[in-house]
Amino acid sequence: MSESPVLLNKHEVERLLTYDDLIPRLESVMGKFSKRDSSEIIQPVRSVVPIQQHSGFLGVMPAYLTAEGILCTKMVAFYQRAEGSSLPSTQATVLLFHPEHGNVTAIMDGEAITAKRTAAVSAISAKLFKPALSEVLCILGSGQQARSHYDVFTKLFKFKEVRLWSRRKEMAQRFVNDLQDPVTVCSSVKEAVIGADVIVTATGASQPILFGEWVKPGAHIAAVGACRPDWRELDDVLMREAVVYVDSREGATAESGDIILSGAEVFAELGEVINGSFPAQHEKTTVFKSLGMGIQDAVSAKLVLEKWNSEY
Ligand SMILES: NC(=O)C1=CN([C@@H]2O[C@H](COP(=O)(O)OP(=O)(O)OC[C@H]3O[C@@H](n4cnc5c(N)ncnc54)[C@H](O)[C@@H]3O)[C@@H](O)[C@H]2O)C=CC1
Ligand SMILES: O=C(O)C1=NCCCC1
Repeated sequence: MSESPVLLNKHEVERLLTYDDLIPRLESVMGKFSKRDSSEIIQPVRSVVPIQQHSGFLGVMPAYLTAEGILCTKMVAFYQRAEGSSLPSTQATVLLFHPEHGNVTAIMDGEAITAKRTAAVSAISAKLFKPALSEVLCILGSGQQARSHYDVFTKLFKFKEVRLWSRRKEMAQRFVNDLQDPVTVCSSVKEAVIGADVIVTATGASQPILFGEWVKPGAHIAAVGACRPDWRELDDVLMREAVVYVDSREGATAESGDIILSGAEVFAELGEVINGSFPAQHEKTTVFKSLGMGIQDAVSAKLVLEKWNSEY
């Protein structure tokens, strides 16, 4: 009989998963992924079931990292919520399996993993692609991803000013009231992004909200929302003028409305830059289009379990 799986709730996962541990593991696994060695990493493009009646989707994200012995899947439900809804738009659970025996070894909350690993990957993109002098950070959106991006970007980089825009100003105000350091709440996307060096888009928008004509030449954009083939956050001008990096070429081609509908060319994967096979063109305007990957959840979950095991 196999042992019962370890059960870890959101609070535990949040406590155990630190950016300092997570970032090097994500850099390493994304570099490996971009080598496309199927004896090392197997990660199909996410399967997505539409939940049409409720404007939602259920995504299943399996991954197997052979050398590390990590067999994992995340199940993530994500929704387009009406303005004013208090329900979370993204909820997830992560399962770790014993690769040899097939039993489940851990079941853990996936919301904290999703928030932290997505923000950590965006921070890796900013490390590589942001302009040498980056003084102004702008975040569009005030939800879970906006918060995790604020946390890791202000932890890793020194900005003179941080700006926030949200479609409901009171939500932006609530976000800012929770923080120690000053953040400017802006009334429009244009006001928030003009002159910004680094821009994070973390909204549930399905039409463009960020327009190339407002973006400072050389800025870096980490684009986290619009994860469906017919959803947009960025307009055609921005997509076509920027150098576009992605987490996975297959994922981007299947799921990113910003890439598919603009016809923008993907220059490289983040992992290809980490491996040194493509350059980081940080002197140009750059977009990192993030869709999320099962391997990111897998290394995060393994880290959480290792930390938990070390305490007990
Ligand atoms: N790239 C990745 O790996 C991941 C992407 N996501 C995506 O990131 C986005 C944000 O996710 P969460 O922070 O978890 O959601 P959330 O519900 O916590 O926050 C969503 C934010 O977007 C705003 N928003 C919603 N609809 C909008 C619209 N039409 N125009 C402008 N703003 C709008 C809301 O006011 C809120 O500030 C979603 O699109 C989600 O699907 C989420 C997890 C991982
Ligand atoms: O990678 C993830 O997790 C997600 N990606 C896009 C939409 C929601 C969750």
